[in-house]
Parts: sequence; C-alpha cells; structure tokens
Amino acid sequence: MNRKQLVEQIRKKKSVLCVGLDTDIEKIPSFLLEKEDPVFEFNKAIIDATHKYTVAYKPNIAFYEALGVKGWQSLEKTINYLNENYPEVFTIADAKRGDIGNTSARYAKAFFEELSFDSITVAPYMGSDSVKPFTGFKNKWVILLALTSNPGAFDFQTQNRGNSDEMLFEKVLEESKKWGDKEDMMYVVGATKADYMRKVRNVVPENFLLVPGVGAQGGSLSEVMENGLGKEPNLLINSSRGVIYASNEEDFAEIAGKKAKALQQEMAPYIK
Ligand SMILES: O=c1ccn([C@@H]2O[C@H](COP(=O)(O)O)[C@@H](O)[C@H]2O)c(=O)[nH]1
Repeated sequence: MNRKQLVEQIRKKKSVLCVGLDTDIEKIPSFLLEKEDPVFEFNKAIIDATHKYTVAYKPNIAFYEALGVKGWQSLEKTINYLNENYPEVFTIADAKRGDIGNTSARYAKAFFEELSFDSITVAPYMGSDSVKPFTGFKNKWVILLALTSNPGAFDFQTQNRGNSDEMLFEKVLEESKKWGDKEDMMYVVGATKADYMRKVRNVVPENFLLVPGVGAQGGSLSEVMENGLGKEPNLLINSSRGVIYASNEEDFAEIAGKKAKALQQEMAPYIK
C-alpha cells in the first residue's frame, strides 16, 4: 500500500486506529477452543467487527510463534483473510526484526513476499546494513523502533549522546532519513512518551508514526493526536488488549467493535 492510499483511507474512515491482533490462546473465549483453528476464528471475528473503524491491523508475531507451526498457520490465514476481504486496510507484522544484511534480507522475504504484509517493525540497533534489506520493496514499509512505549526506553533511547543535548532516539531518527523517506519509512513512538512527540516531529515532521501504548499501557490518545498529527493525518494509533479483550464472552467481537468505534469517534474531530 502506498502513502496516498493510506491517507485516503484515514480521511474516509476518519480514523487512525490500528487494532493489534495480539491473540493469546490463553485469553480468548473458551468456546472458541473447540474450533479447528481458534486463533484464526478469533481474529476473523474481531476483524469483521472492527474493520469499519480501523485503518490498520497489527498482529504481534510473538503470539503466533509461541504456538509453533500451528501459530504460523493461523498468522498466514489471518494475513490472507485481510488481503482478500479488506484490501484497503494497512497490515503490520510486528516482528521487531533486524540482523546482519543477508539475514535481514530473508526476514524481508518472509514477511513481504511469503506473508504479503504491507510493513514490518524493525529494530535499528544493528545499523544501516541491518535495516536497508527491508527497503526497496514496492509499496512496502519499514517501521523503525525510535522511542518505545515501555519503561526501559529510558535506559538508552532518551540518553544524551556525549556532551550534546541530542538523545539517542533523535540520532536514530536523523540517521535513518538516509535509509528511507516518508513514502516507505515509519517510526514507532510510544503513546506513553507523548511529552517527546514535539522533539520527534522536529526531526521527522511528515513520516507516519505508529503509536502503541494507549489503553492498557496508560498513554493518552488526545495528547498523541494533539502533539503528533502532521498536516496530513500521519499517525497510526494502536490498541491491542483494550479492543480485542474487551469481553471474554460470546459477544467478544461485538464489544470489540464498540470499543473500536469509541476510539474512532475520539479520533475523528482531529482528522482533516
Ligand atoms: O514500543 C512499543 C512497540 C511495540 N509495542 C507493541 O504494541 C502492542 C501494544 O499492546 P497493548 O495491549 O495495546 O498495550 C503490543 O503488541 C506490543 O508488543 C508496544 O507496546 N510498544
């Protein structure tokens, strides 16, 4: 998917909502466990109930890998279901990959070609040769970890470099501009770090930001919208547990739909 298509969808739905498919076999309603592929059945019901309010879906790969071959099959069925039934939505493999060049190239093939995701999250720690193999795929995106939502982000990401005032995450943003641009590179910035949003936007005013951490992690949606939104609507705000586990009963999908709608309605007034 290219930037124009993503922006058009955001404006049409008046939403920057990304629903995180962090589908934990131990948390899904127990009646689904009788099905042949409970994880896929759960995802399918959540997607059908939320797609009107949602512009992106983000399966976190850990939840699928944890189930071995079966989990990988559920993931493949989920991305195929999205691409076949809702081709307008943006898809994110939250895999946080990045390795020496030839290995990164295999990760890129796995997620962009075998699984046909639109984007993948990538860790910048190993530098340019670990990230560049994910670039150059037509209409595919790298989503680079910049300032993450977890408390440990303060261990390295906000530390100053030498005597300069520049923080490590600012250096990552600046340096990565050599590897991609607003048409193929996004950044992860946690909703819990909304105080730093202005600094982020000083370096990358136009790139999309993927913002996890609203809801369960305590980040504020309105602060993110107020400080993070560019002239074009260039945010994707993720909610995983807050949407998909809003109910654990027969009505889980319907309640997830209502949660997604409530988030979309909070977002709508900001989207021009
Ligand atoms: O900085 C980061 C990067 C990724 N994540 C991921 O996003 C979701 C958040 O889930 P919630 O249930 O909405 O808290 C999850 O997949 C994380 O691994 C993040 O939280 N922070």
